[in-house]
Amino acid sequence: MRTSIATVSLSGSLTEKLTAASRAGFDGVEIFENDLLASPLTPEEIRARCADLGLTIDLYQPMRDIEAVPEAEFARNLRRARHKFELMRRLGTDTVLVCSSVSPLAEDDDTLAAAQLSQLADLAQEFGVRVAYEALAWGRHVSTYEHAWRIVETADHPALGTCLDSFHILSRSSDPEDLKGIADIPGEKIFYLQLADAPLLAMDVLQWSRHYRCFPGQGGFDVAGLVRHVLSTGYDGPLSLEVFNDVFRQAEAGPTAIDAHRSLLVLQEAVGVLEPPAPVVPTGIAFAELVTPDAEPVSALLGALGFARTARHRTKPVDLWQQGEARILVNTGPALRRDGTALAAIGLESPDPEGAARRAEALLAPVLPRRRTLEDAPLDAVAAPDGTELFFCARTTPELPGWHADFTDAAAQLPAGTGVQRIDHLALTQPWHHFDEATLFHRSVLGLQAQESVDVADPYGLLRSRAVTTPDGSVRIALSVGAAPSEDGAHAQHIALATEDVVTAARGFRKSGGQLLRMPANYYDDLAARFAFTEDELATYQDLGILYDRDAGGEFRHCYTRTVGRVFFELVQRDGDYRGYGAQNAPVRLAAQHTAKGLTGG
Ligand SMILES: O=C(O)c1ccc(O)c(O)c1
Ligand SMILES: [Mg+2]
Repeated sequence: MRTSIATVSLSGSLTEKLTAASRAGFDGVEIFENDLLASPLTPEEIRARCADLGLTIDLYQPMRDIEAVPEAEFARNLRRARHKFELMRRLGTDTVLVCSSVSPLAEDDDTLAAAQLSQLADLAQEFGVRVAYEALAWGRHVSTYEHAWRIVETADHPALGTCLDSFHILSRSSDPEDLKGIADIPGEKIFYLQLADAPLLAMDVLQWSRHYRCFPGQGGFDVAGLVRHVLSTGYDGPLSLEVFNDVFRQAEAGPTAIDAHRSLLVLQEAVGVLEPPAPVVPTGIAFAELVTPDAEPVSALLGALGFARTARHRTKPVDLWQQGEARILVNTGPALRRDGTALAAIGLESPDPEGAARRAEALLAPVLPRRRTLEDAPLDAVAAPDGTELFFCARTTPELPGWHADFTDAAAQLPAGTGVQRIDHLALTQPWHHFDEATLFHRSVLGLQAQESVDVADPYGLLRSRAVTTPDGSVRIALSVGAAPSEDGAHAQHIALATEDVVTAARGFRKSGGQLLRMPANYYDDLAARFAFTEDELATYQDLGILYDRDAGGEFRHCYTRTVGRVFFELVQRDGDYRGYGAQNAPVRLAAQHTAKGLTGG
């Protein structure tokens, strides 16, 4: 289907918005009046620019407070409309959006509304323009799509139809029963379809709409369900994104437009009108790769954690450290040195690496040059929105040439270690404006499932955190973001290592010279109040800095190493079917990390 985006959804000047929309692959745009008013380009120049960029202007918007008003007021409205219809002729666009009136002058009179909209449509017709009437969820008298449609039906004018906007519809009701009326509207009377998602917030609907809309698949609405109803009417206009969002207004237009277009590709897949390569769900974490300017502190940390350096890459300054099924690559390649030690890449075990890369590419993920030398196994890789490189690796079975064919000595004897079995999860801090994008990316491109978003208090901010996982937990990635843009781009990332016995692992780590993050006594006092631990257990946990959490499924014990560069490690013991990440304890851990930073000056 044709795709379109409202200029209000992107940051920058009108020209920047149009360029970003075109580059991301949109077919058209809705021009928001303010963007035109603020542009130095004439309407003819805007028209030409759009044509050069391969964009149609699908909608001009909005006209406000038109209908069901006293005669004198309506005469003024028609005068204003004539002016705008002339403008639209110059722009070369034929559909105008009229949103339901919020004016105190408007009367609760459907007959009057229909009659005046019909007069407006008469005038529009003279200019070859169609009027699409949309119910704002906060409209004074018309606030539902059914009501707007009844008025359009009453007016019965060929140049008057309705505009459906998923936000206005789904913010009022998520009951599928309430959407059934859509199927009764003849498709040719739906002049336009605007799409936006939103997080499920309990707040004033106007504020919700103007500040928190997001792209389909990034919020809590069933946008695909609504689109299915609309398509069942025979609607064949564009799928058009109209997103008012404080973050997107500020973020760079180019990446936002790509994120936006990805959301429409995924939506079209969900409703069955597009068939990109199928998702290939990863089956495990093959490796995590750290880049560092100085291998020494990282090697010391990994050694104390019980990892052994088992191999070296044939052609690159990359070491493989291993314990159980946990594999960590340490890369000191000068080309990769950035801001100190960082988690730069993740190897995802995939049943079909090429298929995974094909899907990623179809969903607009930047495909990275394959890392390959003469004797290397080629690896398909894409970049996540935060820049993390994601490698799709064949499962390390004998039949498939695995990623570690690139390494020598892969069969070296492993030492006993501290009981680390595998990587439990990876935690990546996202740039402040990439959180919604990151969730959609990991869900749609990697086929992971997003869990609930949780807020975590940090002494110097509030973090939002959301995990994306496979159903069996073989891949867990925790994405988090600060509430506001941060000067400090070097946010912490961490690698959580799974063990069946965190006390033994922590003791082994410390015995080998590792330093565990200390937690305050008040925390253990609170644990004693909440749970029936013995004094010995509590003393052990306090000594090792072990934190505790429990949910309906099971228990969680975890502790932390000091941070090297941007990276620290966590040792975790999951018992039963515990599904979380100890979010309950995160404020205490974050405060302890701030304290530790102060103490060590780093
Ligand atoms: O918030 C608004 O005023 C507004 C304007 C035009 C729209 O299409 C819309 O959905 C909302
Ligand atoms: Mg709208």
